[in-house]
Amino acid sequence: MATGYLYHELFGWHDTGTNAGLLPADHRAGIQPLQHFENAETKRRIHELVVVSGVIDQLTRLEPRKATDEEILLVHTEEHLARIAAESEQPKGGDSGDGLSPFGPGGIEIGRLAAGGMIEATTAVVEGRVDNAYALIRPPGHHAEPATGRGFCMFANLAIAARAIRRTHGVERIAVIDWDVHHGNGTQKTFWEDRDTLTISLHQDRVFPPDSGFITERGEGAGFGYALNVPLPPGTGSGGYLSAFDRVVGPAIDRFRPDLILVASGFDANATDPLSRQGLTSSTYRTMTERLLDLAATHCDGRLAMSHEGGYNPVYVPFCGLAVIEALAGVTEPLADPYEPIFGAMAGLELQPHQTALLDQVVPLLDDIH
Ligand SMILES: O=C(CCC1CCCC1)NO
Ligand SMILES: [Zn+2]
Repeated sequence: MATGYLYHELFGWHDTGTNAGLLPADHRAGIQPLQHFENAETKRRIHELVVVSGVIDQLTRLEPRKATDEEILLVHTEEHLARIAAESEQPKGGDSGDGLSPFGPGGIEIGRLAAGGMIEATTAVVEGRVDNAYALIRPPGHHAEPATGRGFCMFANLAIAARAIRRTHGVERIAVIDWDVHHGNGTQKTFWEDRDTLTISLHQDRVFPPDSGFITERGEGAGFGYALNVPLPPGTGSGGYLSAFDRVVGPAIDRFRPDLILVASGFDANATDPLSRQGLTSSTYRTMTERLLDLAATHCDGRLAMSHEGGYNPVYVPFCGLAVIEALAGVTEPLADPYEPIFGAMAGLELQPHQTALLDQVVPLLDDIH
């Protein structure tokens, strides 16, 4: 199994400042300065664990490049690109659009590298240079909508790669699975009317954005039925996620018969994440990856590419990221996750009746996938 792996030190230099995780430090409001939740640490520590564990030796290293204006405009408006470019010229940089997503001077160049990195990873998979790939990129992308950045995201990295690979390689049916704990609103919005792009988002109900990700959001026009949302209750662990795979993700992909599977891979559904309340451990991320590898083998010669999104506990997220990359590479003796016995022992992580009740509402929607 040849697995492509893309990372660059510049991703660690995307500067989100000291907005105390979300809000600007302000002593009058009692907000103390602290590095932003979306900082380099977690991504850098995933990379270092991939190296120190030795898994790096089983990977095919891919190099990012900067996405062009033309590629970015496959998804985004001219106004959004122009605004990011203008703010990137400011002495202290700017914000991607919602005041929660800062970047430093010249930050657009790192944003281009993230989007271009996912294009390169996807292209390497489609051209068969690797069987599958993981793009460990930053800033993330799945909240970025055509007209604005949002939720720490500057450009819609995965959506741009999907449109780019369709244009350069004629890939038709693309299935996007978003297992980041937050709703993949940007990807959904981009492909809202597109029946050739199936978007499936597994997220914690209304954790962010609070106004999207409902079961009733199904797409529009030709795209109706090709947006699927699974708003899982807070506290959902491996039981709920794997049941969602059994009852929704697998059957939806079987009906859709994709030519390529893309994943918005955030690890913030992990049991220790500061920005959510789910209960996953590395073993579930490994199992979900294995399920997608099987589906990709069945439908599209194993073509599977992943775009890094969220995940904010620098201690534990590296083990979740390593588990996914080990699964992609078919590592036979994976590194034991020393935290699994601790974080996997919590009560309530098996499938719960209220989670089954939620999935019961989503399953009938698959009938509209043809
Ligand atoms: O990880 C993220 C960012 C979520 C935050 C954006 C503002 C509050 C929560 N999205 O996937
Ligand atoms: Zn997230």
